[in-house]
Amino acid sequence: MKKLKVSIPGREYEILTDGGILDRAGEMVRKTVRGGRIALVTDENVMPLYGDRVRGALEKAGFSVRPVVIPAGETSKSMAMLERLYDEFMSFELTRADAVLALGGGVVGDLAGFAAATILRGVDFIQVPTTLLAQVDSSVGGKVAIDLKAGKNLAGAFYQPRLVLIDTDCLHTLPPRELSGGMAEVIKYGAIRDAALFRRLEEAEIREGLPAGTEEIVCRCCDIKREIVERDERDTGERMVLNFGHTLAHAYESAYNFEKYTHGEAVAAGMCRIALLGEELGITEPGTAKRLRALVRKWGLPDAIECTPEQYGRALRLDKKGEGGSIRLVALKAPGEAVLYQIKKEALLELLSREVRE
Ligand SMILES: NC(=O)c1ccc[n+]([C@@H]2O[C@H](COP(=O)([O-])OP(=O)(O)OC[C@H]3O[C@@H](n4cnc5c(N)ncnc54)[C@H](O)[C@@H]3O)[C@@H](O)[C@H]2O)c1
Ligand SMILES: O=C(O)C(=O)C[C@@H](O)[C@H](O)[C@H](O)COP(=O)(O)O
Ligand SMILES: [Zn+2]
Repeated sequence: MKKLKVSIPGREYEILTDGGILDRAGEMVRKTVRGGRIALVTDENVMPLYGDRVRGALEKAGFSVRPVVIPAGETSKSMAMLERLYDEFMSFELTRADAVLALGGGVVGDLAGFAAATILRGVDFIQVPTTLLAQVDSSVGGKVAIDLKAGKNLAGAFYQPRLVLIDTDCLHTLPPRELSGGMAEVIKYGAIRDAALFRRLEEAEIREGLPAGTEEIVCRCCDIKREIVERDERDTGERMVLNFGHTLAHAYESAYNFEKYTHGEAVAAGMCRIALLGEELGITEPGTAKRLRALVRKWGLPDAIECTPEQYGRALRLDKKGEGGSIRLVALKAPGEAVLYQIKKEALLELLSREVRE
């Protein structure tokens, strides 16, 4: 079992990674939760695959468990689903000694985490991520949120989990498209912080949608995120590099109603567009965009998505890295090194509206 410790003063927690760890969820959770009840939030695809196993493990450790099963997909990150969770938690008579456990992908984690952060002004929260994307990214670092009509992730909190349990065996049931989506965030980690990881992904053989040494790669991504979040939990500076490609990704996701592209696909295209733009601005080492494009294509991800200037403009206005008329653009210096670049939103929009030259 691999163990990482996230050290945020007063809210330290462990990330435990192991194949088959789901069956030991009860004993692990028992060490962190005082109370006797666990609201197990999951989705309709994950429940039949892993719900009973996790429920059984928790019950064996003496917990009373209430499964709350939501529809799969981004539309569940909504105010209506949040209200449903509150109702379920209250009818289960959850108290502050009890906990909410998210079993699923980033949608389940973001929604359940926000519900845990706000019900009774905060109850303990445990992440058990079952998608690659959630294992390498969304289960760590405490960003929890729902989407509003106005856009993506607009109501949320920074609310760290008390424990993260990563069972890499869950990846065996993940559809190929979801594996690719997770790989987009893995590529992001290489691109922003780890040139060796970036090269390793370039050279890796793909077996069943994954690179060799997946568990090690999952842990490396969590460790990169851990280090960044420990230094800037509240996203005021350094943490923004984790948002590489995301301003555009959020534009692409909402331009197609969150239906056509997964988050990971949108991130892949967003990163490629920003790498090209970085080269145009003279920030990014020439050739970087080409390498990034080859890498996302290798993992079956799109390197570009059509979007109108209006849709880009809207995303720039809503982006949390914006301040007045300016925004912090996350660009690459070279593969492995991200920089923040302050730019006027109008100037960025003008650059994005130009035809792409490869
Ligand atoms: N909080 C953060 O830091 C953060 C980081 C990255 C992404 N996100 C958010 O995460 C969301 C995307 O997460 P996602 O890609 O995990 O999507 P998701 O949660 O929608 O899961 C993708 C699909 O896989 C299914 N699934 C999950 N685990 C499975 C398994 N083991 N086997 C078979 N099917 C399985 C789900 O039911 C769903 O249909 C987006 O809303 C994004 O904004 C948040
Ligand atoms: O943890 C972070 O910080 C990230 O930016 C990780 C992103 O991969 C993730 O998609 C996050 O939800 C984006 O958040 P937002 O602040 O742009 O809403
Ligand atoms: Zn993301």
